[in-house]
Amino acid sequence: MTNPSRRKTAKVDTSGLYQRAILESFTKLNPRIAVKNPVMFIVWIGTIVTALVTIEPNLFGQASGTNPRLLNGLITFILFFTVVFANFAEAVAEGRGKAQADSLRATKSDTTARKLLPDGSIQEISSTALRKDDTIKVVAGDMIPADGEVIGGIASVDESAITGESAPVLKEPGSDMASSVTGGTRIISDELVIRVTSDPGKGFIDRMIALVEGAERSKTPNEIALTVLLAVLTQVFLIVVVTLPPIANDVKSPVSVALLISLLVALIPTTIGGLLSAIGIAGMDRVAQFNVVATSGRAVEACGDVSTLILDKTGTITLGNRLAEEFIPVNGNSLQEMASVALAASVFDETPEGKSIVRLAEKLEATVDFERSQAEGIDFSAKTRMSGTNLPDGKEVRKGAVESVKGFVRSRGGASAQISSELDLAYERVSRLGGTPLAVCQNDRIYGVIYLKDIIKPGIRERFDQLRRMGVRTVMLTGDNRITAEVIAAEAGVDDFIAEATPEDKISVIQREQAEGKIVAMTGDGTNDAPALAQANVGVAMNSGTQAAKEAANMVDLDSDPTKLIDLVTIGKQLLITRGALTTFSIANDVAKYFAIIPAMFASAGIGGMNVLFLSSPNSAVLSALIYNALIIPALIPLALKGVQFRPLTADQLLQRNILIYGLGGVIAPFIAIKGIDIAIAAVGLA
Ligand SMILES: Nc1ncnc2c1ncn2[C@@H]1O[C@H](COP(=O)(O)OP(=O)(O)OP(=O)(O)O)[C@@H](O)[C@H]1O
Ligand SMILES: [K+]
Ligand SMILES: [Mg+2]
Repeated sequence: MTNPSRRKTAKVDTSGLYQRAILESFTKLNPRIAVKNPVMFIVWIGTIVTALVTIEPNLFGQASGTNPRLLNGLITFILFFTVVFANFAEAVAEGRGKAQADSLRATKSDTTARKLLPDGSIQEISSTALRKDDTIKVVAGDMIPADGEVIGGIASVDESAITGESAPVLKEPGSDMASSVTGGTRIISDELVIRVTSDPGKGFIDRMIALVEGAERSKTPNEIALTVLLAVLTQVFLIVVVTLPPIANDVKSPVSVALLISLLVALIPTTIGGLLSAIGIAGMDRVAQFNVVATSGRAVEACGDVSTLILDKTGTITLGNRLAEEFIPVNGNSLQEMASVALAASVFDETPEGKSIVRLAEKLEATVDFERSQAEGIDFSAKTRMSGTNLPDGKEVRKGAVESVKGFVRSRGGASAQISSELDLAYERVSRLGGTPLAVCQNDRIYGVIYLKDIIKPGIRERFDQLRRMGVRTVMLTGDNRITAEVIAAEAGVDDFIAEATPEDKISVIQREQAEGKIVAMTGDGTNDAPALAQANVGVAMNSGTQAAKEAANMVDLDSDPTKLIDLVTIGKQLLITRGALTTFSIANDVAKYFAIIPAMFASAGIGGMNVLFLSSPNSAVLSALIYNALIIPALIPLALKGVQFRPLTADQLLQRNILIYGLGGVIAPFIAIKGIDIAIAAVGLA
């Protein structure tokens, strides 16, 4: 697979991005900002010192050479731009986020809210005065002033400001999914009564703005570890360079301070030091381009470490619009009899499954012979795995997972003959097709099996193959029966599956994997997914999901596409690999720079044989190495922002590949480049 492709995103204005970044590159020279990047800060201090010896070449003792001022001046100039280039890399990466924040902020205007008082009257207040648990009313045309849960009314809402999706979304109370609204979206029909769920400045859009602006971009654990490693490496080279002068004096080749600083800057890992934060920011940006909001850089990075992926069956691995395909009557009942019981059991069922059962029954001309207003609907729950209706005459009709219905019939005193081999045959036939069988019963009698047909998403098998090659194990979790689960698992190519799973099973699977040291990712949307989303290392909530799920998760998918988890894992892995590759490249570069500068330093001692690059003059050697060292930073900005070419391989294979490409390339490339710059310098007669 190549880089995950871009999808539609909310419009971001990136004009002026580069001008702003250039400006920022200079404001970031402020020592208080610069000190946060230890490697580049050393370069910045070095620049100041070389500037001093440009002004006063004899500052640290008698200067030698023909024109020390010119050489020191050139070194100062190059070092200064090394720092500016690193700042530019970071500024460009940040700029994309800022542009996105600006377009988000445009949705956040201060509006008037209609607050509903306990006595039922309406008070008009500023939206910024709203508090959590206030009740408000919004009507067609209004901007919804705060995040909330719909508690009354039904209306369509335009959420394009957040999701970029222009189709309006229906909002109504009760149903888990459709009842949450986001401040900044617009109601386009009817009216809603909303209970506010966040204080001003703490809503979803506010969090997104803070996030993309980098206010909350704290360094991730991996980034901190690498920064420490780079700082240690810098210190080692600092010691090496400081101990050089006595040796140089011994061989009667005293070296100038400017040359020592040049050597130090060439050796310390400035390439990765300059690009490190840009790589991290770009990772978050790439997640944002996929229309996913991450609460922290840490969450994005955790995606790269994921070793177990927990996925739902219905709607994630399968298309999820499970529709009634066939009624299979059993126990001597006719198709007509079964259809009317199935219809009776589904008249109150608002799930897609329930509605499709009604449609199929009506196609078979089934009718109900009771007054709906007198009957009571029994909602489906993942715990009971059944739904149905209590009829006015006391009859109880149910439909649901076959095991659950068997249990129900037994509890109503059903004869064991009801649990017939005919029933089991129908159940197995549907399951072997990968379908979901629902048994239908009335009191103590089973009437038949409904075949709910679902199909596996096209291309999902290839994606699981890719994940496997990356060393990620996939586990499918489903409330469905074992046979169906097995059939779908085999067809989709997941590594493992858990059937007849209750919502609680999700959390225990995650805990079990984590106990084995695995990093676990999962998606979810319901309130009952919230604990599992919080427990998982990467929890991705669907934007269509409940507020509780969104709060527990560390990412929210604005498109509500559960398969995006696969893209996120890819983005996270790519982030880690990019960082690893550029670190390898940066350190490998040192070999060439070392061989360019050291011979130049000891030139007067007559050890020119060390000049393996045959550079034209000692001064040109130093300048060439430094110019290469500076230019490589902007040259690698596109790679840092885009990420290195990504292939689904295991960590070991990737390491080998990286060492080969970026390690070997990192040794060879600078030799060629430095030689080229040297020729150019000699040609213009600069040194
Ligand atoms: N509307 C419904 N009425 C009655 N029973 C249902 C209904 N929807 C699903 N079921 C039964 O309950 C079982 C569990 O449903 P649940 O939604 O928990 O899991 P699932 O959709 O099968 O799998 P997944 O967890 O992958 O979404 C289903 O397999 C089915 O047998
Ligand atoms: K360097
Ligand atoms: Mg489900």
